[in-house]
Amino acid sequence: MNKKTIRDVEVRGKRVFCRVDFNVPMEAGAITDDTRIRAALPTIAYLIEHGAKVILASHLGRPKGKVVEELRLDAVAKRLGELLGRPVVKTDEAVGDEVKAAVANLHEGDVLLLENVRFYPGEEKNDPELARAFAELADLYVNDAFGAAHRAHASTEGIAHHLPAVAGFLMEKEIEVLGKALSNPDRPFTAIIGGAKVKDKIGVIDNLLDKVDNLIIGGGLAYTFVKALGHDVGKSLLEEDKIELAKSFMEKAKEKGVRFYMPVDVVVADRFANDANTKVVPIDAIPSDWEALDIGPQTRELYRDVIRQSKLVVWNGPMGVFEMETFAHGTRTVAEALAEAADTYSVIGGGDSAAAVEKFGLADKMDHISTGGGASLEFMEGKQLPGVVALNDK
Ligand SMILES: Nc1ncnc2c1ncn2[C@@H]1O[C@H](COP(=O)(O)OP(=O)(O)O)[C@@H](O)[C@H]1O
Ligand SMILES: O=C(OP(=O)(O)O)[C@H](O)COP(=O)(O)O
Repeated sequence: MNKKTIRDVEVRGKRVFCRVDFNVPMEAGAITDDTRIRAALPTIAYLIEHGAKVILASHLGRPKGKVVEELRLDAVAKRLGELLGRPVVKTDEAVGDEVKAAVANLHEGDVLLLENVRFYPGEEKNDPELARAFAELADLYVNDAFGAAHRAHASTEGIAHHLPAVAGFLMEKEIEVLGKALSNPDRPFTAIIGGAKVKDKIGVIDNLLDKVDNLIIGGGLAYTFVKALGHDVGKSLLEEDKIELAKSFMEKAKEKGVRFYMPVDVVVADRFANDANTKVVPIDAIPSDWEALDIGPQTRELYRDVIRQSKLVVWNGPMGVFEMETFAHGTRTVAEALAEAADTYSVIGGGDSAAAVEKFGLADKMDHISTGGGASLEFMEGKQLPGVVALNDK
């Protein structure tokens, strides 16, 4: 990465405004997955050990510029304190007199967490006044919020114009791993694209066709490609207006010599339910009133073989409706194949794929699970991430 990191600057005695992505899933006020908090610990621990006065800032959810009580960061501060094994001071504001006083009280190695920055309308508008107010709290800006790096907001982008601005370790690792995957990949390089968000993933598929040796398609978005091949898809997920684009991708793959893998068989169901009637059918025989909710057994073996032979695999999006056990086999097979393939470097992006890997108990067998869904997709599309662009060059 050509951006400065916290290793390149002196942090001792400095007030450091560190933007993290503590946008964790919550249920009834409790954190259900603290992965994103743990992912920021190396940076926070480094700042503590090197005598910085640490001011952490994050968003949680989408409160749209208003105070939403359930989206306060108190539970996050508590969890962070437990993980660090030291107290974390939490303010009920992110700017203003209460915050200034709390910052003035910080000693070297102390940690303060500001309130949800999205309680302020200026955050998402990247308001220069709010950015300046954040900057006035600190001497140095550190961005470790990879998951929010595709957002040009006051605490992710605007503030970087007012202070020396460097990357944290999580940001550095994400950019390096994803960057290496795209610029200098170990081959064979395979991308597996699944899930349901056809529109969001079209740009990624287009960009990946310039880089990969194998492209595997699964999940709900496969059926737009199946339809493009001229097969009936019954009631399966279909984006009618993307059929022509799907055709053009298959042609591009042929031109580029990319092996394009599609399901050869699928599990169809007579309704969208775990206890639906199901059967396995060849891809050209989906009954008109059934819907395909998972890849079939032959496809699972085919995809497993491709994964085994790959040196690098980037995976985004489940192969079926894995939330229902009946349709989780395809996604589980891909996850297991990645876990077993010792010579294959595996990169997982996207909230649902990461959740699937976690659910199967295979998370620690993956080489890199990105903390950013949207951010990793935009990065793979070749887009510049504003939160990274704004940091100081090396
Ligand atoms: N065949 C399918 N039909 C309908 N939905 C599907 C199918 N396969 C996967 N899905 C759904 O796709 C969702 C995930 O899609 P997406 O958000 O694009 O993935 P990610 O979050 O990993 O990027 C899951 O909730 C899953 O149930
Ligand atoms: O959860 C996030 O994005 P993700 O679900 O795409 O990984 C980030 O915290 C960004 O949140 P946002 O999409 O509300 O800007």
